Formats: sequence, structure tokens, C-alpha cells
Amino acid sequence: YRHDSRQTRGLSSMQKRSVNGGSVVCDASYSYRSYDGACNNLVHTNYGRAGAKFRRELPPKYHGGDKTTPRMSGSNGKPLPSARKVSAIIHDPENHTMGATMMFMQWGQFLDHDMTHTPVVNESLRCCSNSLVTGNNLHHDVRTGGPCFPIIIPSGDSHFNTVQDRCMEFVRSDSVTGANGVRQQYNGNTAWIDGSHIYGISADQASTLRSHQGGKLRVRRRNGMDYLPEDVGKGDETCFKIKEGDYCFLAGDHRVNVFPGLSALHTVFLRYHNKLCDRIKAKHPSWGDEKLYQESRRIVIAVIQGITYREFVPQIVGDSLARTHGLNPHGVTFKYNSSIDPTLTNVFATAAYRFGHSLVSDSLTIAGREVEIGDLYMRPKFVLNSLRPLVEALIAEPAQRVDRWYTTGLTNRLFEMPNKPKSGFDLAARNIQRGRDHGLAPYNVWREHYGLSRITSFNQLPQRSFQRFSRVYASVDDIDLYTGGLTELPAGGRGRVGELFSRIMAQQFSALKFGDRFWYENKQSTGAATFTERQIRQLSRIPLSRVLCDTIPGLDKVQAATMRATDSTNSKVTCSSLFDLDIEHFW
Ligand code: HEM
Repeated sequence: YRHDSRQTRGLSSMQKRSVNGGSVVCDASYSYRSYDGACNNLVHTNYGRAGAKFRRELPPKYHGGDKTTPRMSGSNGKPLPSARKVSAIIHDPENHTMGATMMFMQWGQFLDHDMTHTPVVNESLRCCSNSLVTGNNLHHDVRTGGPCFPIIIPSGDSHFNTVQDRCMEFVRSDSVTGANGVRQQYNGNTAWIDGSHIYGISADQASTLRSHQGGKLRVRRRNGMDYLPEDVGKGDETCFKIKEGDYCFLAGDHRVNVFPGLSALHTVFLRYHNKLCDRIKAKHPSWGDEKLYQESRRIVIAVIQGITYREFVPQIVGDSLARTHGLNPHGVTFKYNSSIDPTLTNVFATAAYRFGHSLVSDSLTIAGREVEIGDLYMRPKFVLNSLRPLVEALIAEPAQRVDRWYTTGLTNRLFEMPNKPKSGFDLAARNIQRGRDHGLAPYNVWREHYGLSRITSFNQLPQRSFQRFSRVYASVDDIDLYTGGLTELPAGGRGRVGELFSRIMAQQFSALKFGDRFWYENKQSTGAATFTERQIRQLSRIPLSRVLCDTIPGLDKVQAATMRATDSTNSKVTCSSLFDLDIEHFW
């Protein structure tokens, strides 16, 4: 898991065929979402389904017009710079904070795991060898379509500086063969914002996560509080057990353990689901397990959708794009459109939405102790022993600006093992390599595609970039999309991301909203259990702060908008003053 950050295998070839061809027979009168996302769209039944191949906004640009070989050479025909070199020189560490909190970052990752998961061919494969580093630096798989595509670390690296350190494991994403035999990657999750990372993507998986009593999810009790259940038998590849009693968590998405802030939000929504079950049951004592579970599930999903589009998305894309794409939280009448394809685009999952990695700061101060990010990965102890202080840190501490600068906690120490210096990975390099693996066209091609002018000189790049970029790339036309996109200045209007990535994301978030038949504001949804106008008004007002207050004892005062720093318009208030669902009058 540490190596590929993923646990689940890709789909079997039969599953791939069924998701990416043919259709499903749907029961249009079924009120709730399916687990795998099928039958949300009753015309295009596979839209948004787990296993669907990513949509291509532009055809892939694999090596030399090939159908599968990663993008490897620049416009002069020479090899592209090593992804680690790009990372080390361009994504170096510099500290610039902004008015968003680390909770903005954390929601981003939590939401990512609801929407996307790109499985790799074989997560336990080892691709590095000494001969690779001393030889021609190219794994033979690269030419034959095989799974290995390790990242070679140039000599003289400031962190990974022995021969053994000079190769970073990297396995290519699993694929399906698209039209004309072209390699296409697929999404192992449902595209929909549907809580699939909480509930799972199949009926079987969902069942293992349920208690089957009173609608509730399965929990593990510790010191009188509910935590995620144990992923039984999982060792160091899943989480690091540091303290007596530590155990790896199980949730609807296997990446739940990678970062304690992420496991914290999973824990919060587990408790929220179960608490809703109690409240609903008090109102409807005759409802059975299944009904309570599904009703609580759809409220949880509605709350997640509402928080995402009110507190999160506008902070990404800014006011103007939010307006033109119907993403404004207020004043938009929701109208479902079955012809909208919600499928995530490859460019969204592989580049634009990874902007969030740039938000991560060097450390979090938890219960008065400053802990480096590199010492937080995969450690359940921070959730089991310090859930409240951890969440307090996330809502208090500023996130880093979206820019080319990265913390070394991600570029040198990603998933580093305890007491094993240099056993970590480089996330910026992985993002760049992943883009090449998927054959994403370079930065300038994407700018042009989105109606923006190509850049013609490194001089045009902001963030004191000229020297850095010209040391790495032979031409502006070679710049990797991820690196170029991060280097843009925020597009403006309170958005925090550059103009290219903002456009890619505004379009995707719009499709995920208006193409979702079960969207919580859809009052005319065929067959689906819809919310009434009054219920929608209530659901539209639940802030993340309320959910945190409801699930974390002792959290007494919070700012209403926890993804933004406190200021005169967003000061700390008592939990009881925050809006809450009125279950009594909900039905
Ligand atoms: C501590 C925080 C985080 C860690 C440790 C982390 C780690 C990772 C890792 C290891 C990968 C796989 C890279 C690869 O091999 O291709 C990944 C993928 C990704 N991350 Fe993060 N991430 C974090 C936060 C975020 C945030 C805040 C966002 C967005 C706002 C984000 C968005 C993504 C996306 C979209 C992918 C691709 C997912 C897929 O399709 O599989 N991540 N992340």
C-alpha cells in the first residue's frame, strides 16, 4: 500500500467489459442510490458507475503517437526530465499561507476519495533494481506496455542520495482498451458525490460495514466513544501501529488510513450517520434496519453535497466561474439533466483536482505538540487518542496557498516508515509521473484547449519561476500539465486555484451536480425518494461545523465556516448557536 497508495485490485476483465460496454437493467421505482452508481441515470445506466473509464477531454498523448507507451520525450525528441527532478527543483519548499484552513485541505481529500480512485496494475509489484539506476534508466516494461514505470532519481539529489535510494517505485495505472486500442484508465469508485467512501461500492462491501441493527454502521467502541471498525489482520502496509491498542481502520474506501485528518472525517461521518439513525428512529419507531439505514444514508449524502458546494467548491473556482457553471450556493434553481455525463475526466483526477496536495502544510500542532506531516501518515493513534485536538488543529491552522511550492513532508517523506529515514516517496513526482503514465498532453496544449493563450516564454510564469523552469525543461511546450497548472496565480474572485485548473474543475463539479438524479435538491426525480422544499431548505443550511459539533464531544466553540480562517465575519461561536436539522419536523 505504501508503494502505490492503493489497496484494492483493479477490476476483472469481465467487470471491465460490463461497466464499459452494454447497459444495466434498472428498477426505475427504486428510491435509493445503488452502491456502484449504476442506474442513477435511467437513460445512460452506466454513467458514474464504479469501473467506468475516465472521460478524455483531449486524446491521450502517449510516446510518439503510440497507443500505450507513457509520454516520455519532449518536443526536441529528447527524454523529458525525471519527474523527481521536476519536483526537486520546481516543487521545492516555501511557506505561503492563506485564509483557508487545513480543514479545506482535509475536506478536499475526503471528497476526492468519494469521487475517484485509479487502481494500479499490481500494487505489490517491485520495479526498482540497481542495474536500472546504473544502466540506461529505463525499465524495459515502458516499451512493452508492462506495468513498471519507476521514477529515476538523478544523482546529487539532496534527500535520496545513495545508489539504493535512486529509484522510486511506481506502477502504472490499470487500464481498459479503448477505441482503436488506445490505453484508457478507469475510476474504481463511483463518480457521484454519494458517500461511496463511507458506504462502499457494492452491496457486499456495504453489508460488511453495517451493524444490521437500527440502520447503523458497524463501530468499535473505545473509552465510551465510537470509532471506525478494524480492518482485521492488516499490518504495516495499511497503517503503522505505534501504541498499544492501535488498529487499522476499515471504511468504504481503503485509503482511509493514509492521513489521520482523513480518518478523522470518516469517523465524524460514521458517528453522524449513527446519530441520525437514533434520531430518525425516535421519530419513526416502526421503521426497520434497512429503512433507517437508507434514510440516514441519503441525509448524510445530502449534507456532504451541501457542504461541498457551499463551503468548498466556491473557494476553489472563484465567484465568476461558480456563477457561470451554476455552482453558486444561492439563487440557482436545480434542474436535473439526464444528458449530462458525470464521468470524471482523466485530466480532473490525474492533474487538476490534485491541486490539493499543494495545500498541505509542514506540520499540525495537536494537543500542544507540533507534529511534522511526515510523522502523521498512517498512524491511527492520532484519531484513537486525540480526535478532538486533531480536528481543532485542522480548523485553526492555515492551509498553504495553491502554488508550485510543496512541503517536504510530501516530496521527501510521503508514507515514510517510522524510524526508517529515506523510506518515503515524493507525491509531486508521482503526480507528474502519473500524468505521463496516462498520456496527459502537456500544459500548453491544455491551455489552448480551454481557450487560454499558450505561453511562449518561461518568463510569463509567475511565482519566480523563470530560472527553475528553464533549468528543468528544454521548451515551454514540454511543461507537465500538473506543474504548469499549479504555477498559475489564483484566477480571482475568491478562487484559490489558477485559471486552467479552475476551468477544468468548474466543468467537472457542474456535471457532478446537474447530472445527478439523486442530487439532494432534485424535486422531480423519477422514482427516487426526493426531499421536500422544506427539507431541502434545512439540508442546505447544515455547515460542516455543525457536523463536527454533533460528533466530537468537548468541541464547544468553532467558527461557522471551518474551511476558512476565523476573522471578524467568521468568529468562534458556541456549537448550540449553529443551525441543526429539525428531525421532529423533517418528515
Ligand atoms: C495528507 C494529505 C494527502 C495525501 C497523503 C495524499 C496522497 C495521495 C497519494 C499517495 C496519491 C496517489 C498518487 C499516485 O500514485 O498517482 C494521491 C492521489 C490523489 N490525490 Fe491525494 N493526498 C492528500 C491530499 C489530497 C487533497 C487535499 C486532494 C484534493 C483536494 C487530493 C487529491 C488527490 C487526487 C484527485 C488523487 C488521484 C486519485 C485517484 O484517482 O486515484 N489529495 N494522493
